[in-house]
Amino acid sequence: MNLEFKNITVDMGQRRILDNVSLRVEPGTVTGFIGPNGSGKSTLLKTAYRVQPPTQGAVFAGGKDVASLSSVEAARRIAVMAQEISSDFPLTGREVAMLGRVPHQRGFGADSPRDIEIVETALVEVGAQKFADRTFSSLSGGEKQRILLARVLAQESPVLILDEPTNHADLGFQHELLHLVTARGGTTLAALHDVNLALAYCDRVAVLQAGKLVAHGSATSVLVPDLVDEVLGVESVALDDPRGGHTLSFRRHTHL
Ligand SMILES: Nc1ncnc2c1ncn2[C@@H]1O[C@H](COP(=O)(O)OP(=O)(O)OP(=O)(O)O)[C@@H](O)[C@H]1O
Repeated sequence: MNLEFKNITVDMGQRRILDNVSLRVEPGTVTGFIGPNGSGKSTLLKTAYRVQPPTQGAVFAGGKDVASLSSVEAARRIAVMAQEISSDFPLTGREVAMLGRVPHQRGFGADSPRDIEIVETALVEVGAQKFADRTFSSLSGGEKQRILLARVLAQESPVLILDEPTNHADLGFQHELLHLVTARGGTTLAALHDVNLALAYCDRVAVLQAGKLVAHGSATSVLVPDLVDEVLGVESVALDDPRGGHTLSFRRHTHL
């Protein structure tokens, strides 16, 4: 399923947070959103999952304006792993993962054998079985993230939105997580700070700066030293990766 941001402008009070951003994400591709703190990445993603209605413009998922969808229809199209994690659930990890099945259930019926099987498979896939029966609030940041990943995988939505998914993840889990979400073959949008993770896992990269889309293209064509220096203010050199593409090696900051 494709996702299209059409002329998205978001104003908050007197401030323009996003300025006429248009971007089409093709089905089955992985797009990384890169940009400095406060550049508008989360706000743009929020317009797609309807937490932030745009002041102007619209977001289309599979050709349908997301604003016109019921919440169940929206959740069947788009799954979200958001940045802020509320820990106040009086639920176990397994029960939080099961919330991913809610858009597929009718009324408040019991979980079907299929729902249970999908959630168990997701918990195994993300390596969360060992702590799935503990209360969610007692889990570490990384453990919570594994449960939330199981939840979005169990949701089986064609579009997956991840807002800084690697926040609490150790190095191994950062790669495991991005491998899991990209290998599922869906349409994936992820706000990332780590440029080398974007180079490793994203087909496309969109760069935001002060609410404007300043670059969009293949990850290797966009994430080059000049752009990274201009937008993120860090010098780097591109090193050929023998497995294809390149990585960026950052220099120690010398201006301080
Ligand atoms: N509810 C809000 N009220 C006022 N300003 C807001 C609100 N939400 C976001 N902003 C502002 O909008 C701008 C963009 O924020 P956003 O969270 O989209 O940036 P970001 O690129 O995701 O940043 P980060 O990398 O720090 O997570 C910031 O200046 C932020 O302070």
